[in-house]
Amino acid sequence: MAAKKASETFSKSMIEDVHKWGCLKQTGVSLRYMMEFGSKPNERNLLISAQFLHKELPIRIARRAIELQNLPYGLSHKPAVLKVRDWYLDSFRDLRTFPDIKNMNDEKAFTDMIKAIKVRHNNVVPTMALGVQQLKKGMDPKIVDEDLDEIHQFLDRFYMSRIGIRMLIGQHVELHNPHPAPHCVGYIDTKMSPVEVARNASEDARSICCREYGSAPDVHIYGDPDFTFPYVPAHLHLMVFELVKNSLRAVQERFMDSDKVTPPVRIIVADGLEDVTIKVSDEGGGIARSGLPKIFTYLYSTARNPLDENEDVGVSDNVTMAGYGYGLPICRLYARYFGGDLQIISMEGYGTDAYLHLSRLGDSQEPLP
Ligand SMILES: Nc1ncnc2c1ncn2[C@@H]1O[C@H](COP(=O)(O)OP(=O)(O)OP(=O)(O)O)[C@@H](O)[C@H]1O
Repeated sequence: MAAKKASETFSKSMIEDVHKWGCLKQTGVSLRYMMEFGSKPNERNLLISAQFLHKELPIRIARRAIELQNLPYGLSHKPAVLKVRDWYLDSFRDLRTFPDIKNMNDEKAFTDMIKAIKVRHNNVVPTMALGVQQLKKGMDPKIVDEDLDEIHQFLDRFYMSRIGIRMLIGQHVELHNPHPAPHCVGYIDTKMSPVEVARNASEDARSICCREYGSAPDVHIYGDPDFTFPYVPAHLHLMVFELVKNSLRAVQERFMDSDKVTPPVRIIVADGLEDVTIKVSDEGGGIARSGLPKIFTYLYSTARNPLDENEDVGVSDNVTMAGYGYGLPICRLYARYFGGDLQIISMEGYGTDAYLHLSRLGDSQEPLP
């Protein structure tokens, strides 16, 4: 089926509106602000929050929609990318056609609407991965990895922005929860234990590994389980899960057919004044130095791509051990979103250390691409 142009589905005036809003300045929010603001989820604050999102979300969404239209090497015209663009345009329209929020009834309707927007965008990451895959398949072999840097940088901006949009929507929606979990403000747990989150994430990664290989290396966690700091447990879970999954895969692949005892994956949680650092260490053989620059790109994985098998079916929700090559770059974006970072140090022939730094201060503003 021929791909439709945006102008065939969306009115000219709406497209002009997208360009107008895409030029407006975005406003970043810090973890500390979200926490302080959300600790008093009274009607006044909910109204202020909804009014802020009513203005902020269309700006952020419009920027992404414009970028999606202007990608190099024809990526914008790939069917999967057009689908994602239409989700962004639909959401922009929903937000812009929503009248001014004046009272709690409006606020409730608005909250329902942004909740639906969040669901609409659930599959953006695998769908974009499919688009990139479609591009790679038909690509001129003369285009080398360096040329794809522009696409890589776009995807970094795009996914970073997505993390922010979903955080803001999720935080607002959660503030309506009449029975929040103890010491939770929206998505933020003011007393999150990194050791506990690391334990849960490791167990989840181990079960995927067991499903795939029939067994899984042990994971040993070192650190004070009573140590807590304010952070978003869902983000930390996702990051540790990805890192441990990579480590388990490397160790499993290296030791599954050997007589040697399988070494455990080790996680160390250190609480510094500025950062909480989580190190995930494995003896899975490491990564060759020549391969290191590639591991943070969206176009590289040594695993077979799961999309190869179900390209026509669309995107399956099945989590697999590896495959899109998105684990590390996305993990680093989550870390950077609240002022942290991710570094990978490898000793080829031995193993890999991943250092996940999380900023403790919570003062850094969202990076706004
Ligand atoms: N701990 C590790 N030991 C050895 N190689 C690793 C390790 N972590 C990552 N890698 C290498 O880096 C590549 C990219 O990792 P990344 O997590 O980004 O993607 P992936 O695991 O292949 O796929 P997925 O998107 O499912 O996470 C892997 O395919 C693997 O070759």
